[in-house]
Amino acid sequence: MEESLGQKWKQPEFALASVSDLSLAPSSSASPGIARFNSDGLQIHHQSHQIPFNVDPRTVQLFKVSPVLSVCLVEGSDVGKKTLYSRGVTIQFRNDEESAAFHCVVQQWKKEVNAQEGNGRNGTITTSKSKFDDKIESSSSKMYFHYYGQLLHQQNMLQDYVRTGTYHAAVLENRTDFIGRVVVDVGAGSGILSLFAAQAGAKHVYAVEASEMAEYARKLIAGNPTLAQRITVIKGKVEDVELPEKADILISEPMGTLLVNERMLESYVIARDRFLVPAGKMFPAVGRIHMAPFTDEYLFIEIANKALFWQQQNYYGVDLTPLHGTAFQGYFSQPVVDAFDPRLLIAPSMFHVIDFTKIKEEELYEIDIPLRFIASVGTRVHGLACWFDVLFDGSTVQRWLTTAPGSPTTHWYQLRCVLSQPIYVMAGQEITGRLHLIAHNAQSYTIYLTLSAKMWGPGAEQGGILQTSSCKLDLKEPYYRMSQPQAYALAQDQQSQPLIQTQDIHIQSQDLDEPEIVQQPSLNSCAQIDSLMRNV
Ligand SMILES: C[S@@+](CC[C@H](N)C(=O)[O-])C[C@H]1O[C@@H](n2cnc3c(N)ncnc32)[C@H](O)[C@@H]1O
Repeated sequence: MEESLGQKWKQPEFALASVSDLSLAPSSSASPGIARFNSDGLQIHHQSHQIPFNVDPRTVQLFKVSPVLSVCLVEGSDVGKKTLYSRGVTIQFRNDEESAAFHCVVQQWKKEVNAQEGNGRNGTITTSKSKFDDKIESSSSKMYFHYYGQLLHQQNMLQDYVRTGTYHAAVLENRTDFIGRVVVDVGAGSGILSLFAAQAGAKHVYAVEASEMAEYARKLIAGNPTLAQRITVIKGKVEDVELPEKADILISEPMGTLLVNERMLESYVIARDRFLVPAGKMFPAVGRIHMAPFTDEYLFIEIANKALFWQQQNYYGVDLTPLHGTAFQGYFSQPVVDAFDPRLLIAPSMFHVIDFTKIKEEELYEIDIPLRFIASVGTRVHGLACWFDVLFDGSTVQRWLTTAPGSPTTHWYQLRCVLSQPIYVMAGQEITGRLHLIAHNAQSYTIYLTLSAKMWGPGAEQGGILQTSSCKLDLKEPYYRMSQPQAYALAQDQQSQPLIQTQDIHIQSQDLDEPEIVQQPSLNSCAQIDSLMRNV
């Protein structure tokens, strides 16, 4: 079979026992014919017709009706979900071997034409339902890409100078990773990271962007002509597009609140598996979620007070109290996004590592983090504070982008999960627990948090748990708290030194350097307000 196919492909001509045009009466049109492949496509000659049947590889559909009989249809237009065919012929082969060879040649020919069309650095898009559509609700992704399709939201990210400045520094300080290399920008947005990669000497950058922002990216890139010839913008999801070549390096900004919100890390990992050469680089390569218990009496009272409305027994003559409990729990199910004073942390932080170069996409569906802290002060613990950083593991310079409290503020701020039942601890007491994140199809996570304070003093050796408090939160529905960091030291019972970064407990042994921060002006307040909406 292989040999006869090879021979046929070199001299692609098939004598046909009979051909009949489906648009004519069968008895009048059936006659012997020839199928010929040439540079213009496939022509099926019909002895009784002067005009051959011309077939375009992109639109032809070939169906086998019996071992020697096939139907060849040419697609016309689409009406609704139905495809209409503009013309068709039935082909009778002389034997089943020739029939099989013809089918193989047509398949091969279609494949080659598709590959050639993708070769012009344009990329192609598959039309089948993608992995993205399988796991994400369409209403969520529609809103998500609508949001990112607007220039004001891209501007907001560009105006986060800590973020964009760190990317710029990380790329340009590591030119050796980019010079002469093929780069894929995963979720290119305005195209800014593609432009940075081109500035650093990339041979070619494929900027893949699913939202309407792809058009603006084209415009922005075209307006920078010295870089534009080395950048191709491809509109589509990284899960769907085909690229004409493999990438030596991926660049992306896929981080959401708590690192994982938006579930774009999964797209980054899919892009790695689809496009990156073995041992290719990823910018960033690693992310860490940092966590520490905090005390914040003001925040707790603020949230609890929101539900006071429902304690009215005479609201226009109506008793609202039956809904107080539900409203109270509802407010505590919202993680709080704001910039807080690191002195609110009551124990050294710990972190959980996500290695983008190694993690499997499915491992991001459920993230389970055991917690263990030693309280530095005696106080009420109101919950768990979280932030993240990512590492640009360049060959020349390693650089961290951090969103830690006390560091220059980014548009991600920090995140706090507040317990509706605070727990009490003494200095030196162990706090254990679990942070369990479960992905949902609205591009976010349900957060399950449990914190426990172990027995202290007499009886501790029995290891009994004194108090446990749990909460369930939706990362998709945060409470954006628009306050500035406040001086809490006097008002609240805690130590005065920040407890972050340098005292991390390493729960996974990783040889990672500590954050190095680009000092840039922090966000202006308008950008801050707008940026909070990034958590779509
Ligand atoms: C956080 S923005 C970053 C934009 C730009 N890279 C930057 O740094 O300014 C993420 C971008 O990725 C795009 N995006 C998210 N998921 C995607 C996917 N699966 N395929 C293609 N683009 C995606 C979004 O539309 C958005 O523009």
